Amino acid sequence: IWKPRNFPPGPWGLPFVGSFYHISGDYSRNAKTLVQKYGNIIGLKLKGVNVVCINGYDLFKQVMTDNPKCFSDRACQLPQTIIRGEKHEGIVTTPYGPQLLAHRKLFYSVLRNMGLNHYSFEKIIIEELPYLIEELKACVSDGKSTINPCAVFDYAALNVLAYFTFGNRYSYKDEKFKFLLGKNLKCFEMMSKINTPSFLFVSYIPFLYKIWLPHNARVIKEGCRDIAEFVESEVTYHKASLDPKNPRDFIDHYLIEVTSNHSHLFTDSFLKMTIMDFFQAGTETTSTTLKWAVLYMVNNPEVQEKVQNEIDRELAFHGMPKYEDRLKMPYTEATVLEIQRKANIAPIGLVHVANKDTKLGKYDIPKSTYILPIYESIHHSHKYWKNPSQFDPENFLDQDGKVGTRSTFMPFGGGLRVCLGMNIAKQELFLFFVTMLQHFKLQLPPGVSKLDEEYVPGFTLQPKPYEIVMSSRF
Ligand code: HEM
Repeated sequence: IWKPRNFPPGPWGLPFVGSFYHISGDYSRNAKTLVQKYGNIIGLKLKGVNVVCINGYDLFKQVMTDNPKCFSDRACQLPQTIIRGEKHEGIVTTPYGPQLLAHRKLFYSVLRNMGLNHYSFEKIIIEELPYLIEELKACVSDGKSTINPCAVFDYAALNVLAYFTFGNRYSYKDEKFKFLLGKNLKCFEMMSKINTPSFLFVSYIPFLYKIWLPHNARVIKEGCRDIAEFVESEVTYHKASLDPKNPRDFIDHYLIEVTSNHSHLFTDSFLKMTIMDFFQAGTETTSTTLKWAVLYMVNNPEVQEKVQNEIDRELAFHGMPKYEDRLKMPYTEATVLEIQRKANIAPIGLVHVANKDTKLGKYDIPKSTYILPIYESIHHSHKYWKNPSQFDPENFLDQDGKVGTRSTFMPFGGGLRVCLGMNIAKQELFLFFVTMLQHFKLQLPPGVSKLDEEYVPGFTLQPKPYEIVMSSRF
């Protein structure tokens, strides 16, 4: 219960669980209620840990930009132990230090290398586009009047990462691929539902989790074990067929590092967790954004029409888009950014942790305090956007109709832990979105005036399931 001296103000909690019920669940809404009472910086105790929620750009800037090193560790609690085991390996949870930096550097260098050698990353995404179109076409022609095209985005997003990691894409009908995707999405879904009372109980009894777990946590544990086995079989295959002079993909580059001078930083088990991090962090986030894209296009037909006019003008109907096309399609690029702003899919991103005693504003922040950035407080605030509750691509266009940069737009987080896949995700979102609207018209089902824009709260914010009418444009 007890908070440190000069800690930010906030509600008192209950013994053991602290303010758990004040904040967890729908983080954005719950934080909004607390802001009205305590102000933009709120101090809480959650299960014995010091937690500070930050709201508004000034505090984000202090954490992400002014003092990033201080706030660049990660939280490691029982959910992470269930996913990763006791050692908490993998990029997402590793503390800021040589091992994290070496892995981030390797990731970027593989991306660059793929560009220099046989394959640029953009080419991987562009190769996926015909399959995306084919699968969406199958949705149109299966005779139903309304459809839900969302699953296609899960396939496409995972396939791009599979190519980067394993060196090959999968057919959407491949049983192995469906298995990997299914397990991945199930684990992600269950992570949003893990904090049940029985899970709280387990987290207070040391080692109990080794013999018993509640249902949701068990599903995550079993799902992660299955994904890990899948990844392990790929690593074994790569070891057997590795040609160090001709690395094919991320695994090959990693195996070469394992045998290099820095091998203590690169290990087989860290590789396995890192690949699982790519799939967990990079599939659902990208596909959820595209699911919101469909919903906003259906609800805003005038925006859809403007985007399609720009696509038709610049790509002459049949051309495959390239990422550089965004430079001549400012309205389309602004629309993609607006989808990310409005959907705000990662409401608290990933927790940042203070790695030493420090200050935030006038308050003392002890080492190991968790910082929860409430992204809604910048993405949906009247302070930074003209009409934040409306869907309006003009939010990102300057007076000359060009796309301007906005420091209050942070869908990929910030500081030294900014999303590792940001550049991949930006390319995927633009190319998948343009391809979809180039080929298909998205409309409301007959008799429906608007799709529900309310989200389902969770680790990421999902749109409620919907049906639309989708027709081929040519
Ligand atoms: C629209 C898609 C995506 C969104 C909205 C998104 C968002 C985020 C956010 C908010 C964070 C936390 C940043 C912070 O702590 O400040 C993050 C971290 C991360 N993301 Fe993404 N992400 C996306 C796609 C991807 C993709 C495609 C990958 C593929 C590799 C990826 C890999 C990661 C990793 C590994 C981290 C942890 C980085 C670290 O802890 O150092 N993400 N992402």
